Parts: sequence; C-alpha cells; structure tokens
Amino acid sequence: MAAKSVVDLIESSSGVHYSGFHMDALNKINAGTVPPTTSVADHMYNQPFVIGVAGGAAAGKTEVCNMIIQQLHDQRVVVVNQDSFYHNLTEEELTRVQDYNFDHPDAFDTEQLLGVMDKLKHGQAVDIPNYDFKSYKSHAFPARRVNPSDVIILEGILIFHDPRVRELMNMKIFVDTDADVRLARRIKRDTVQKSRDIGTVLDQYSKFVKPAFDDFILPTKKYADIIIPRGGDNHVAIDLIVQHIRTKLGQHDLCKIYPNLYVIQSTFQIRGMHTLIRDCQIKTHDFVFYSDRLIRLVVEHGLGHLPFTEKQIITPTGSVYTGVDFCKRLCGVSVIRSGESMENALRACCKGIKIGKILIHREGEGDNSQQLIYEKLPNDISDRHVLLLDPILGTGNSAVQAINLLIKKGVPESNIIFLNLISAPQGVHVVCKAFPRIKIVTSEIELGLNKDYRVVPGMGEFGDRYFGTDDDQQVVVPSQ
Ligand SMILES: Nc1ncnc2c1ncn2[C@@H]1O[C@H](COP(=O)(O)OP(=O)(O)O)[C@@H](O)[C@H]1O
Ligand SMILES: Nc1ccn([C@@H]2O[C@H](COP(=O)(O)O)[C@@H](O)[C@H]2O)c(=O)n1
Ligand SMILES: [Mg+2]
Repeated sequence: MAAKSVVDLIESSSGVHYSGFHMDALNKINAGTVPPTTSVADHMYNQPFVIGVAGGAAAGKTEVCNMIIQQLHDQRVVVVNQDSFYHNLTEEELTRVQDYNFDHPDAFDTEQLLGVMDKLKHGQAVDIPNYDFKSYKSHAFPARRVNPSDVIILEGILIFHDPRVRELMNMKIFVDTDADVRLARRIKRDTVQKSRDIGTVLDQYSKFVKPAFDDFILPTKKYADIIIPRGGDNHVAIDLIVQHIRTKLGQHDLCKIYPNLYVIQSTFQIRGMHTLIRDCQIKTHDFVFYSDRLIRLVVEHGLGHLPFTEKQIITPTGSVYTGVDFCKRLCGVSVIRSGESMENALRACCKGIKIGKILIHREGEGDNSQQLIYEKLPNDISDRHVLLLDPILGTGNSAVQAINLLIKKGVPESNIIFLNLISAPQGVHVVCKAFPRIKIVTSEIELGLNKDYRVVPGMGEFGDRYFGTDDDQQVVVPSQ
C-alpha cells in the first residue's frame, strides 16, 4: 500500500512539489536495507477529498452530487449515500411500516457507514448495500462495489448528524431548498418512482419528515461550510465548489488539513534545483547558488501573503493604473544559523528590511530538547508582520520555541509567516496544531524524519553545507 501510494503520488504530482525520491529507495526501505523513517507522510498521501452533502429530503442533494461529478469528469469520484445504511426492518416493523420513522438518526447504521469510510480512506474497495425503497431492504439487490477514489461524496439527509462522520469531511455542503419545493418534489418522486399513494406520502411527511427536518436536519446546517440555495439550479455555487475541489486535489494532503500551509507550485526548474541541492556530492558554490534561487522563490511567495492596500498611480501615458501598495510594517527574523542563509533573499526583495535573530541550541538527540540561547529582535516587532526564516522544518520544536518567543513579544500569531525550503510532516503538524493562525510557506514537503530526528530525504545540515563548514561531514550511502 505504501509503495503504491507513493507511486501514485509521483504520477499525480503535476502541480505540487513533493520530495523527490524514486522507487529504488523505496524498494530498499521495503526490503529493510534502508531504515524506515518515522514518517507519517506515507499514510497521509492519497487521502481522498471527502465532501459531505446534507439537506432535507428531495432538496436536490443527488442533483448537486451529479453536477459535481459531471464537472470533475477527470477525477475519480464516488458517492456514498446514507440511504445505503438504513437498518433492515424487522418483520414486525414491516407490518406497520407507516409507523416507522425513516427520518430519525437511529434509522441509520452509522457504525457500518464509518467502517466503510475507514476502508475507503485506507485504500480498500468496499461493497455498499443497494437500498430498496420499495421493499425497505438493503439486501434486495446485489451490493455496489466502490473503489477508493480521489473524491468521496457522502450524501444524505442526516450526514452531518454524527460528529464522527462530520470529522471525515474536508468540505460540508448544505442544500437549502424551500419546504414547499421539497414537498412537491417528494410527492412526485414517491408516487412515480416508489409507487406510493399520495395519502401515504402526505401522512409520512406530516408525521415524520417535517418534524425530523426541524429537529435533526435543519440544526446541522450550522456545520456547513457552504449553503447552496436552489440546489442544482445554482450553477455559480457548483462552479465555485468544483474549483475549490480542484485546487485542493492539486495540493499535498497536509494542505487539505491545514489551510495555512502553502507548498509553492512545482515546476521542473524547482524539482531540478532540489535535485541538485539534495545531492550529497554537490560542491558548496553550487549548493549555495541553487539554494539561493529556491530561497528567493519561497521568499517571494511568502511576501505574497502579506496584506496590501490599493494604490493608484499615473503612468507615463497619463493613464490611471490601479495597483497595490506593499505592506511596509514588516521584518525578518532568522533562526541562527541556517536561517541566516535566507536573509539575502529577503533583503533583495525588501529594501532596508530589519532582520532580527534567534538562536536555539539543539541539545541531545531527543525530539523535545531545544534551548533558547540568544535573541535580538526589533523593538517594535509587535507592530510588524514577521517573516520567520528557517530553511528546514523538522520536528517543529525549534520553530515552536521561536514562534512562542515572537508571540511573547506581542506579535499576533496571524502576523507570522514561516518560510522554509523543506518541511517534514511532523513539524507541520506540530506547528500548525500549536499555532493554527500562522502561515507556513515551503517549497517541498518531505517524507518524514529518521530515527535521529533528521529530515529525510532531506539535504543534511543546511547551515554547514551553505556556509562551507561541512568538510568532515560523513555521507550515509544506502547499502545496495
Ligand atoms: N433543480 C431542480 N429542478 C427541478 N427538479 C429537480 C431539481 N433538483 C432535483 N429535482 C428533482 O427533485 C427530486 C429530488 O431531487 P434529488 O436530487 O433526488 O433530492 P435529494 O437527493 O435531496 O432527495 C428528483 O426527482 C429530481 O429529479
Ligand atoms: N424506505 C424508505 C427509506 C427512506 N425514505 C425517505 O427517504 C428520504 C431520504 O432520502 P433522500 O434521497 O430524500 O435524501 C427520507 O425523508 C425518508 O423519509 C422512505 O420514504 N422510505
Ligand atoms: Mg438523494
């Protein structure tokens, strides 16, 4: 599974920059000749994008799902209907089916639904019951085989009811259609498709459907990220949703979890530069040259996240050009020593920028052993946006120390942009969990950390390689 997901990852990584490595290394890891990493990345990759679609019966949920699928034609999308998980009725319940409440949360086997989702998220195919609305049975028809996909749409009236199901979702949509429209559609659907008589449909509506909508379905609207009025008629909403899904699918899975993590768009130039600086044989001047190029890209991208104000100027043709004015209240803070390698790029982009320093000493090999040794920061740092510079985010411990110091100095969390060349998933988790409002900008997400808490594939001790003090560095060559 791990091998497959990594291959898929490489093949599907058209727009995102993941750590470069190849099957050889993977085979060695699998064969046990290279120690496995402590990476969580392996199971992070290829996580499907899960969309929840809730709303009253006959609101147009299925219609909305079909439109999303249609527009995402080049992605593997599956729909999992909550209807498939209706409990089977006992013989006694079947004899008095008009007294059965199909709109109550207890009518569904949520444990079974969670089991199915767990398998799909772990890359396993599942057989989902095909519910028969006429016989009220989930085994009347053969089950539907559902393969793991890029996008899973979970659809149903009460799909937002259980917090465990909500937790699975990356995006929640509530289809909001007027009650009279829903009732009219329901009457038509139940009489035509389910061969029910209109009296039965109306009785069920007033006895169960409407009260359950008010008591259980409507209260879940608050969990929605997007509320779509008019269902499938709302083409603008569907377009926006599809656009968002496409963006998310093109991103690393960590970006789906942490919206403030930005991995710069991959190009072969970027991948080529990473290939060069990660090579243990590269000469210092080449390492510095290509690191500088990459750092410049990260810095430029980071600056793009600063706030701006609108500004109008007059061009030499006498025309008005409406542009923007850069944010002026900013400063850099480098984490000594490797962070200092990023200062030139920042100075080249921001004339006269103030740059503070933080020195954190890594004591021992443990993942929790950092010590703040030195700091020199601008006095008015609390009024500034801070670009925190460190090329490598590993365990995240020094980053947490540095960010804590900035916050102690009065810098609002949301004013901090942390710039890295490479980031290990562990460090991203630690930093984003501790500081959900800071932004991280990086050029590649790594596989993980090894047993010595070093980033892999990584690029070794960045500071030593950049500043040329790596003469006595041992290169670890994986055994053949
Ligand atoms: N925008 C629409 N205009 C007209 N009829 C619609 C529209 N959306 C859905 N329908 C019809 O209404 C009924 C219920 O829609 P459906 O998408 O199945 O709702 P849900 O899945 O929320 O129960 C279906 O018969 C469908 O064809
Ligand atoms: N045997 C059943 C099972 C469910 N219903 C009704 O279906 C509605 C949910 O389906 P949607 O496609 O509209 O989401 C719900 O309101 C149940 O009352 C039924 O009539 N018979
Ligand atoms: Mg439906």
